[in-house]
Amino acid sequence: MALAGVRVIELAGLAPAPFCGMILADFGAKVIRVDRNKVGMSLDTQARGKRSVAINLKAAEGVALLRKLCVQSDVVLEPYRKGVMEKLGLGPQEMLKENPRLIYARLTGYGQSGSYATAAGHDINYLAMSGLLSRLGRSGEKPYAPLNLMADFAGGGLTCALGIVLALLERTTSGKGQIIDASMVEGAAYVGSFAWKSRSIGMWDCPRGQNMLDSGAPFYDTYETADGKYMAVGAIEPQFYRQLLTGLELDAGELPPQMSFTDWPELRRIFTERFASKTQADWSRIFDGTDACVTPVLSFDQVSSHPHNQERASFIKDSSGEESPRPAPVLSRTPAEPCLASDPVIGEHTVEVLTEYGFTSADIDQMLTAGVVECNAVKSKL
Ligand SMILES: CCCCCCCCCCCC[C@H](C)C(=O)SCCNC(=O)CCNC(=O)[C@H](O)C(C)(C)COP(=O)(O)OP(=O)(O)OC[C@H]1O[C@@H](n2cnc3c(N)ncnc32)[C@H](O)[C@@H]1OP(=O)(O)O
Repeated sequence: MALAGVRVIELAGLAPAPFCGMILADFGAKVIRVDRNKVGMSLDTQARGKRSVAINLKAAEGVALLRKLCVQSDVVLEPYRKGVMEKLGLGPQEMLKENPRLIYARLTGYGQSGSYATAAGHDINYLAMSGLLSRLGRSGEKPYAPLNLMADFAGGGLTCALGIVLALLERTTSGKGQIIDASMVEGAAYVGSFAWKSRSIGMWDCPRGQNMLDSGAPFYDTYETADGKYMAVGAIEPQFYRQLLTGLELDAGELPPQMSFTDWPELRRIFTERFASKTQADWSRIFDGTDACVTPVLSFDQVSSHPHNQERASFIKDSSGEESPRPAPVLSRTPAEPCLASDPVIGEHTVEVLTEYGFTSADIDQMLTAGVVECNAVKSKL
C-alpha cells in the first residue's frame, strides 16, 4: 500500500483527527491511537485499521513514554486545543529537535494563531467562520450545516491527511520533517474555493437558496416521488436539460426557458407535480441509461445494492457485518486495503506496541503496575 512503513501516533480526538488517522491507516500506515486510561469505551468510530495504546498523560512517566513513541515515528497527529501539547512538554519544537524527520500535524478548529486559537468549537462554528455556512440553506430559511461534513471532515481530517502526505513526499528529498497547522476554518474555506472564486462570474449574486447550485434552480434540486422517496436532478447543460424534459414527458415549447430566473418557481411547481406521480423505482427505470442527470436519492440501506455501486464494490462489510464506504480514490498498483477486523478497544494493543517500540517486558510490567499504561486485550475478548 502507498503508505506502507509510515508510523503514525494519533492522539485520540473527537471526529476530524480520527478520520485523518483512518485515511492514513486505510492506505497502509501503521496508526497507533493514544487513548486515556480508565475510559470504558472509545468514541472513535473512525478507528479502522488502528491499534490502541492507553497512556496516562497526567503522569510524568506517561508523558516520557509518549515522547519516546513520537520520536520513533514518522507522524504525530494531535487534535487538542492550542497549547495542550506544549503544557505536556511535547510541543513540536521539542519533538522536532529530537527527531528532525518528524511530521507534526496539528488539527484544530481555528489554527495555532489568531484571537480564536484557544477557543472551543465544533464543525458548525468553523463552517460559520469560513463564510461558507452563510451560503448553505434554502431560500427564506436560516443557514443549514450539512451534517458535520464540511469542516470536520472535508476541511479538517481530509485536508490534514493531504498535508501529511505532502510533507512525507517533501521529506523524501529534504530529509526533514515539518509542522502542519491545519485549521478547519481555513480547510473548509479552501474546499469552498469554487464558491468564493465563481462569484466573479455571478454564480452567487442572488440571496441564499436562489442561485443555480444552492437549490434555487428547479433543474438542480431534489424531488419527492409517489412512494415518499426522492430523486436528485442535476440537469444543468441544455442538452441534458432536454433529456430531463423528455423523461418527465414535458414539452419544452410549452414551458418557460430553462434560464428564466423569474420562472423558476413555476418550473419547480411543474417538476414537483410530475415527480410526485411515479415511484422512485419508476423514475430510476425511466432515467437510467440517459444523460438527463437524474438519479435516485439512495438511503444508506439502498446504496450498496445499487447495481453501479455493486459492480464497483464501492461499499465494504467488516467482520461484524457493518457496512461502510470503501477507501477512495482507487490506486491501480497500490490500492487501499481496509482492515476488516473490529475496531480496537481502548488499550487493546498496549503491550504489543510497546514491545514493538523496544520496551522490555519488565519496563511494560512496571508501567502497567504503576497505572501509567493500561492493557485491555483480555477484557475486550471476553
Ligand atoms: C452526552 C454527550 C455525548 C457525547 C457523544 C459524542 C459523540 C461524538 C460526536 C462527534 C461530534 C463531532 C463534532 C461535531 C465536532 O465538530 S468535533 C471537532 C471538535 N474540535 C476540534 O477537534 C478542534 C481542536 N480541539 C479542540 O478545540 C478541543 O480539543 C475541544 C474539542 C474543544 C475539546 O476541548 P477540551 O475537552 O477542553 O480538551 P483540550 O483543551 O483539547 O484538552 C485535552 C485535555 O485532555 C488531556 N489528555 C489528552 N489525552 C490524555 C491522556 N491520554 N491521558 C490524560 N489526559 C489526556 C490533555 O492533556 C488536556 O488536558 P488539560 O490541558 O486540559 O489539562
